[in-house]
Amino acid sequence: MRALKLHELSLADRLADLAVDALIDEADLSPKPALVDRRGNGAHSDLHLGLMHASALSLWPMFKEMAEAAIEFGEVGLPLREALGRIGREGEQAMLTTTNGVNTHRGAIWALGLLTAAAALEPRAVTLTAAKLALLNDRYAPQPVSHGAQVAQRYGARGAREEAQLGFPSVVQRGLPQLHRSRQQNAGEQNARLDALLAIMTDLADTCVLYRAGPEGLYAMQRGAQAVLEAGGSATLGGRRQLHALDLQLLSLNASPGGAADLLAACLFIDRLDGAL
Ligand SMILES: CC(C)(COP(=O)(O)OP(=O)(O)OC[C@H]1O[C@@H](n2cnc3c(N)ncnc32)[C@H](O[C@H]2O[C@H](COP(=O)(O)OP(=O)(O)OP(=O)(O)O)[C@@H](O)[C@H]2O)[C@@H]1O)[C@@H](O)C(=O)NCCC(=O)NCCS
Ligand SMILES: Nc1ncnc2[nH]cnc12
Repeated sequence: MRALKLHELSLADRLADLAVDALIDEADLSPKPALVDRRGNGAHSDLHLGLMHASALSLWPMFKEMAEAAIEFGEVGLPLREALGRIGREGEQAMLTTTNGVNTHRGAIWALGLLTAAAALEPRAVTLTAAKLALLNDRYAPQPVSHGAQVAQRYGARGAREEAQLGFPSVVQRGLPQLHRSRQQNAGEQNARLDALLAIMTDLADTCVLYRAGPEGLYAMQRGAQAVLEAGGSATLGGRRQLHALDLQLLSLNASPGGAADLLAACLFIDRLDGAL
């Protein structure tokens, strides 16, 4: 059989590949504090690595459809935003069917969905375009009492919606610069990705952590991530000790930084866009 050449794939195919690759690489990255990885289930009783992979793969048609919608509408506007909302809700259903009802990637559908559509529209201004899409109000979006909505009401925290509306500052200002810095310091690719995750965790209002462990859990996450980076990062012995301590502390608080994990996937996606399109 003739091998498929990369340039024979459509733009939408390639963007969907990049999004799913980013999700699988995020899941595989180890050791992540209190998250599902190659070692185990972290602070989750209903998740495991195989489920994260299956969930990521189930989202491929959704990412492709989002990119196609962006190409078809051709501009940021309510028609595209509402098409993405519909496609995203169908993607959530596909995810829940695959995982038997477990929420593996809701935040990733939101962040990577917007970024995939934005990359199809404006590859040179991806986060800005994603932010413009996120600022539009989808009239058909249901208003469930989500965990994010509950902690927004309780603590006034800004969650996934605001992160996107602000152009993903955790990714642009924290994750990506740290990824590049750690690579330049020859930390090794896996350590550079861990450092990027930690940089995101230093400042994020992760609503998963807030819901499960309150402000005490959020403070432990931010402070602990900072301590790893201050000790030299994941590639150093001192950093590894701090990372191990952070893992144990978050596990004891049942605090899983699922939002930070989604944003690491967003960071890996943006990092790979250059040169891939
Ligand atoms: C606008 C939406 C993002 C909805 O936002 P909202 O905050 O109302 O909803 P949540 O259901 O809480 O989902 C937000 C998910 O985003 C991730 N996240 C958390 N904090 C941040 C942050 N500061 N910045 C960015 N992203 C963040 C996080 O996802 C991960 O955690 C999931 C597990 O969370 P949870 O269900 O709370 O799980 P557990 O604690 O494990 O539950 P229990 O076991 O205790 O029951 C995991 O899936 C990760 O992905 C938040 O969960 C948007 O989602 C929306 O409007 N959706 C509707 C469809 C749509 O329009 N889609 C968009 C198309 S472009
Ligand atoms: N690796 C992971 N573990 C737990 N929740 C997540 N949400 C997204 N990625 C995750």
